[in-house]
Amino acid sequence: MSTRTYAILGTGALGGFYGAKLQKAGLDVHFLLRSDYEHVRKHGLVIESVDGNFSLPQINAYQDVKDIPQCDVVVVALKTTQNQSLPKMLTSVVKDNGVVLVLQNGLGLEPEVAQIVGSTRVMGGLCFLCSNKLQAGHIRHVAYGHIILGDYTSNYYPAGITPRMQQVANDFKSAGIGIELTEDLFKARWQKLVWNIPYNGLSVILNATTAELMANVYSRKLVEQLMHEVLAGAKSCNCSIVDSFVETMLNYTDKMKPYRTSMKIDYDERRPMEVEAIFGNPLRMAQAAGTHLPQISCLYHQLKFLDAKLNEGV
Ligand SMILES: NC(=O)c1ccc[n+]([C@@H]2O[C@H](COP(=O)([O-])OP(=O)(O)OC[C@H]3O[C@@H](n4cnc5c(N)ncnc54)[C@H](OP(=O)(O)O)[C@@H]3O)[C@@H](O)[C@H]2O)c1
Ligand SMILES: CC(C)(CO)[C@@H](O)C(=O)[O-]
Repeated sequence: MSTRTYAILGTGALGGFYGAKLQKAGLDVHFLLRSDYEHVRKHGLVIESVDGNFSLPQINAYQDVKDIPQCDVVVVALKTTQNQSLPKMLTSVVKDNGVVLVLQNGLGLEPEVAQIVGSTRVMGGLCFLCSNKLQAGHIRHVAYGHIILGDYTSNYYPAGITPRMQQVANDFKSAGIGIELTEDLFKARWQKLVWNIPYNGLSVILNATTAELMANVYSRKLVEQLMHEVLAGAKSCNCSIVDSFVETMLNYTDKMKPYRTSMKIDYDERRPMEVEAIFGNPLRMAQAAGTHLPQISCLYHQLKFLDAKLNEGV
């Protein structure tokens, strides 16, 4: 049994799900909560999952990160819109020889964390997960769940497969979570954006599920064009993704059950959307490399408009 200790910063749809699986497998897990703290401290977590339901009546729940003991692996599972809290959170919770594992969607998140804890203490993971928090402490996992895990070095230079990646992967595997290791986290993040940029963005702008976007010839075309533009953005940053990856992502989505993306759920629930991490950062990286991505830029500006209206409470 692994003796590594885990802190989960953000016990929501993703952090609650993976953290609960790790605890169920016998690992020592510490959960940071905000609005759900009182409920979860008293009643624990309930996980409804396509892989089997379970509950954890008691978990190590914390309201203040300073009360969490220093951990070997600190999982960042907040929405990226809350990342301004990370400088305060991370410094006290990660052991000197520990690592921060960023499981959020988007690009350019590890460099931000590296600014706080140093570039030798950061890893990233791309989560292929469909999970929602239904209410305090109650999470519904509806599909998938595997993670592509990569180590981070300054400027996303490919890190290879490191021993600590294998250790974390073994813990996750022991909890029944599928793990693939990548030598190139930067590429894995761009590849995930091939899905997140078109579907997250268009689901909000066109008020549609993934199935609706795929069924209509015009929106399907837009999805495909946006996917190719993500490939162009990646290429401008010296990251080569084969053209056939677009077809792979289209087929992947054709096979999915109709899905309301996380950005659409945030918009419908009037919560801030992860526009900067998923759109702004890749656009700025491509721009810095001299490449303009007009369709992604158009989506970005539309989403910023809607996000600002949410902020104003309109
Ligand atoms: N859900 C998925 O299936 C999925 C799949 C792939 C990737 N992702 C990515 O994973 C990340 C997390 O998404 P999610 O769906 O898990 O979001 P979520 O359900 O909103 O969970 C985030 C949790 O963080 C908590 N939180 C926020 N600020 C906090 C603070 N200062 N202190 C303590 N807790 C705090 C929130 O608590 P409150 O209730 O108080 O707001 C919430 O419970 C995002 O980047 C998302 O894109 C999610
Ligand atoms: C792409 C996805 C719907 C399933 O892999 C999920 O990972 C997400 O919302 O990013």
